[in-house]
Amino acid sequence: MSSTTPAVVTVTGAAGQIGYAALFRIAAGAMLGHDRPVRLRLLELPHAVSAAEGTAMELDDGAFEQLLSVDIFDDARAAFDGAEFALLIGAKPRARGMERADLLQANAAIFAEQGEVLNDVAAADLRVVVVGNPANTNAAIAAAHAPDIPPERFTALTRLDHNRAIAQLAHRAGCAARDISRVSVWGNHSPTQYPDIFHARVAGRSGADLATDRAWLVDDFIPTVARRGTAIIEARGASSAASAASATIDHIHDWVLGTESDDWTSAALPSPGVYGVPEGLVCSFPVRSVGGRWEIVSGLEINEFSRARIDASVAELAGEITAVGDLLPA
Ligand SMILES: NC(=O)C1=CN([C@@H]2O[C@H](COP(=O)(O)OP(=O)(O)OC[C@H]3O[C@@H](n4cnc5c(N)ncnc54)[C@H](O)[C@@H]3O)[C@@H](O)[C@H]2O)C=CC1
Ligand SMILES: O=C([O-])CC(=O)C(=O)O
Repeated sequence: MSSTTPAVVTVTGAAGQIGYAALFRIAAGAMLGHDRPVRLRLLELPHAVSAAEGTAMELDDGAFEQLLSVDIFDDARAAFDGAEFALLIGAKPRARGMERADLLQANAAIFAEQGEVLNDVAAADLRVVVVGNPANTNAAIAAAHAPDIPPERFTALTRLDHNRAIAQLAHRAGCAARDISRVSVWGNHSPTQYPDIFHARVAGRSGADLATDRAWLVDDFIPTVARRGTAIIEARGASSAASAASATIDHIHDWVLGTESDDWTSAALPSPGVYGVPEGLVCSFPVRSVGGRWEIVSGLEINEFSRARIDASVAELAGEITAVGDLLPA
């Protein structure tokens, strides 16, 4: 498909905080490139349609050169009709004192229904990123309800965790984010996630070198990244929004346009059974995008320190899938 063919992008939860932050950057070309025309389709719950209409008015007022249309729906079948990109953001966010797993029952049903509808009406080359929490398991549920769509088209957002890990490393090393590459986030988008720096490059140093300070790694770096969402809720009184929107845009951008040469990123994909992750669990891996497809970086040596942490997060993912068993097709 040429880069000037209009892209059909459906955004759910369009009137929510992440949706509001994402839409303007999509319209401005940050996600698919500044030369790619975009048709936006916004899905909201009926009570939030009026707010989505207000957002659409503001999108109009941006006079974005590549924004061809904005349509608003409260019906998933209509909203996903012909969608090439589905940004599944619409779901309940957590409040103070909740863990993401507390959202499992509240949000899972949304993704069963949306998987079915995507299966019926989306474009053949559909790509999905699930942002609504618990994102990994919601993506697994949606994929399970879309038997005609290749499972690898269903991904979940762990790019925010990846970006957070880069930011923390940059602070530690006193360098810029651009001086850091090959960070990996493994597992669940939850406090069990494992941001792995053993293969990273940090302003000319190896990440393994930084990791020799185990006290910093274990007591500072890993928990700061893994608990950043909670720290933001504590500070802001609401869960992260602009950073989540930005990471969602980074995710689709790199999926479509490719990762930087000599670097990789992190995304949660249905496991093909590599690195000891059971097949089908939607797990975060280090990935490169090649020819518009995610490829899990192969051949990384996983030391004992990393193995234990990856296994713990994978065990949590397996537990989440068991907990939503009644929402998975038999
Ligand atoms: N994966 C990640 O890195 C991150 C995920 N999140 C998650 O993203 C989700 C959205 O967060 P916010 O935008 O802050 O929440 P929000 O409450 O501001 O907005 C959510 C919007 O979704 C809409 N919605 C709910 N169910 C829907 C459905 N079935 N179809 C269409 N729209 C629906 C609501 O009406 C609301 O406007 C939450 O689950 C949050 O936990 C948040 C930050 C990072
Ligand atoms: O923590 C939350 O509930 C929102 C989120 O997923 C994040 O900021 O990583």
